[in-house]
Amino acid sequence: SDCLQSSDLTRTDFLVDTDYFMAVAVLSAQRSKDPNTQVGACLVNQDNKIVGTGHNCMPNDCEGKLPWNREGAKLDTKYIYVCHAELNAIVNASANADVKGCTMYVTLFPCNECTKLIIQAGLKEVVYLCDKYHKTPETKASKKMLDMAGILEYERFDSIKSDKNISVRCAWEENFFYSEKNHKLPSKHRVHNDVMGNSQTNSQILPLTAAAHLHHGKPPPALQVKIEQQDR
Ligand SMILES: Nc1ccn([C@H]2C[C@H](O)[C@@H](COP(=O)(O)O)O2)c(=O)n1
Repeated sequence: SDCLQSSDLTRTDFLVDTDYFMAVAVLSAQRSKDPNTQVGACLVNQDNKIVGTGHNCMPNDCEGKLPWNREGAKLDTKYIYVCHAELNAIVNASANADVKGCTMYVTLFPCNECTKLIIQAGLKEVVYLCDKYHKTPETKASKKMLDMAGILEYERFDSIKSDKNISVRCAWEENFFYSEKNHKLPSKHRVHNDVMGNSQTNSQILPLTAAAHLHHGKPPPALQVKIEQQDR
């Protein structure tokens, strides 16, 4: 009966693994100096251990010497210099762990270059928060390669557990992270289905929102959540 009593005390509103790992990715993005889009990534192995994190930044020793512009001549923009969050998570991880079979939690859908890294490094899953560039050729190329890299299922949280498969689980549609410039608060609450498929109101996914806005000191926005299910 002691055992029964202690189990009654088990906390129920703990942070589930998926939210924790994505919260680590969201917080890693806080280290980004990109004025427009801060991206964070968290690499988790098959034992559910974090083996690497990363954020978008300029290459080592180049910080402060390269532009963060989005417009202008290619050499004057950030795009040809910046190291993506996923690249940093994989590089930081491979220093001390084999990343084969890992899951990449990333706040922004991987671009085509990161997808090549993800596939070649043998990752098996990608969980992303936002897909704001889904109309770009880079993201379309990503989805094409992720699909070819096994049987890619864009399924809401239902990942296909297999060595060959890379399943992309859509977590959030809206860019969870708002840069000051284009800060926008989603208009309304939406019901959010958690990993187990239970519907939660946005207030129940507050920990992740709160973690993301922790350092902003702002009240977490009512997260507009749209879980997208795409056919292959
Ligand atoms: N999967 C991705 C895609 C992009 N990034 C980085 C690269 C840039 O620093 C930023 C995107 O800039 P924007 O065009 O939104 O001004 O995000 C990344 O790390 N991972």
